[in-house]
Amino acid sequence: MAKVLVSDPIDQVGIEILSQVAQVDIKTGLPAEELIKIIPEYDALMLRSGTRVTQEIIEAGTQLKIIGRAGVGVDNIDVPAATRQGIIVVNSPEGNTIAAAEHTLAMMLSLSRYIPDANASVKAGKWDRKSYIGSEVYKKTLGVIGLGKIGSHVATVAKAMNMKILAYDPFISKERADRLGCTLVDLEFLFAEADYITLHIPKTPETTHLINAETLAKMKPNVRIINCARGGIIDEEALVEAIESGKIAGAALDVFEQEPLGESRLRELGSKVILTPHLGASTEEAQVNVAIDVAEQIRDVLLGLPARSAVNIPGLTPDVMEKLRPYLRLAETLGNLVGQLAGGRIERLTVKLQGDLAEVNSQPIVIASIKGLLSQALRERVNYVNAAIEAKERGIRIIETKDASVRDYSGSLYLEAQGSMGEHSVTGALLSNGEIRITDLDDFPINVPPSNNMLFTLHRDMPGIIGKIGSLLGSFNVNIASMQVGRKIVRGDAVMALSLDDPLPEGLLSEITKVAGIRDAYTVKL
Ligand SMILES: NC(=O)C1=CN([C@@H]2O[C@H](COP(=O)(O)OP(=O)(O)OC[C@H]3O[C@@H](n4cnc5c(N)ncnc54)[C@H](O)[C@@H]3O)[C@@H](O)[C@H]2O)C=CC1
Ligand SMILES: O=C(O)C(=O)COP(=O)(O)O
Repeated sequence: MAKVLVSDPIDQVGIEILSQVAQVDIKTGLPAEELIKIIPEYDALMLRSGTRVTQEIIEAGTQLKIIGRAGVGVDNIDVPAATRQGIIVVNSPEGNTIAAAEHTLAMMLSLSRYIPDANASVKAGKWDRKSYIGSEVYKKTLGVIGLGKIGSHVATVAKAMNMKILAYDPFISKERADRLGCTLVDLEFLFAEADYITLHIPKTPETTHLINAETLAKMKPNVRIINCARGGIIDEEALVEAIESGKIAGAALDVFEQEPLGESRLRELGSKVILTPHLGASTEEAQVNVAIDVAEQIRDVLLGLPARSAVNIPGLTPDVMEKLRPYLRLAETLGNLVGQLAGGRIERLTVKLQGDLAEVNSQPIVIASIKGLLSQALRERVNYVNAAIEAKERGIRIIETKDASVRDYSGSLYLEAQGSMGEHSVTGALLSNGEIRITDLDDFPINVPPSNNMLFTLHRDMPGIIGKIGSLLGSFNVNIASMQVGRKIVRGDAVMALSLDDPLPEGLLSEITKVAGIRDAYTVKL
């Protein structure tokens, strides 16, 4: 039975889903050394923001097939390392959107009305109505940096409170911003105009310390900043200084450069600062949503099914997978075949999508072709996640072309591989019942189904040669399931494609190449 490690607190509903297919071990708060020690036993890892999944942990996870992040941000996972190792990384892109947006709005209003401090003072026995004169958000300007899922919901609600919304997001269209009632602006304008600034972007090299001493200096003195996105987008030291010196009015932070927050001057800024311990996603509803979303994907992947929100399989959503499944099988088979024909070190793979196939999303088909190509060398280590990277690391040049005018079959796929042992090409198509046919080998027309054990020859088309090959195979007790000859001109060059019921015994291939008229012979296992 598969084993899943759950390394952060996850709602029970997720554990129940995982338990349908796996042994589930819940071990939260493990130090990194412990995690490295036990990770080799596990097929899947499910976590939240509390676990840092480093390259070292990933490399130790030799059985890992999937890492599931029960939430949005995958910045605590070394995704490139997982991708190299062929491990699918999935998240729950929408499960906690509302929770994080509502936390942001709660932070904005709490900051404006000093609710945390006023509450603490009443609980301490005081009745101080003078120290907590707040300000309204009504008719104020909110600058939203990152108008994605959470930023959009924040903007929509803030709009209903009669705030004016400026948004900065270079990847969002003006039409979308218009629909949300937001004005798209550049950062300089947003910094200069906003009374509140809220961050809803991922932490990337571009967004790290986006809020720093220089950008803080461009803001209004009354500005309040809310960060419920990621620690490190704000330079905390610069923020402390800006608040202390009165350059800005305050900040509400849910996320920090170091989590848990250690010793920090942020704790000493009184009612101007609100700090919460990364609670954005901590609602009952969000935790149920993300647990179901991610546990289902882990379960599916362990059952050999596709994941619906993998962050490291480009363009391969389950819908696409379902639609293209027969073509992906075709591409993998042809990739495997041409890889074995070209042999040894492959330098270049050309993938040509022909006929109706020229109209579909080619990326998954190219990836499937590469997966097939590398499957002899890498076996089960190559998959849809790492195929492209593995090809790149091996210096294999991938050329993709399309030709809608080829009409031999409604759609066909042509692969050509240049390897250390030569250049070969194959074409294949699907019959209406979904069966694969190899329709062309090195530009010779044939029509054979792929089979486990195949023999291909390049020979001179002359009487007796087929008989000789047949009797040679017979003398080694190899049964022929089907045989096809393809030629362009009579008595010219030709190819023979044989499907064999048995693998070719050692030594037989060299015997075949000795037959007069045989130029080359290849065995292939599909
Ligand atoms: N505090 C918490 O507990 C939670 C935090 N988050 C964090 O909130 C953030 C936003 O999450 P979602 O809205 O779900 O993500 P999303 O992917 O829907 O939106 C992110 C937006 O940021 C934009 N963006 C990317 N780079 C940018 C840049 N350099 N400048 C401006 N905009 C840029 C993108 O175009 C996108 O529209 C993420 O960092 C996520 O990890 C999410 C859930 C809970
Ligand atoms: O989903 C996210 O990106 C979050 O930051 C939520 O983090 P959490 O799952 O509560 O540790």
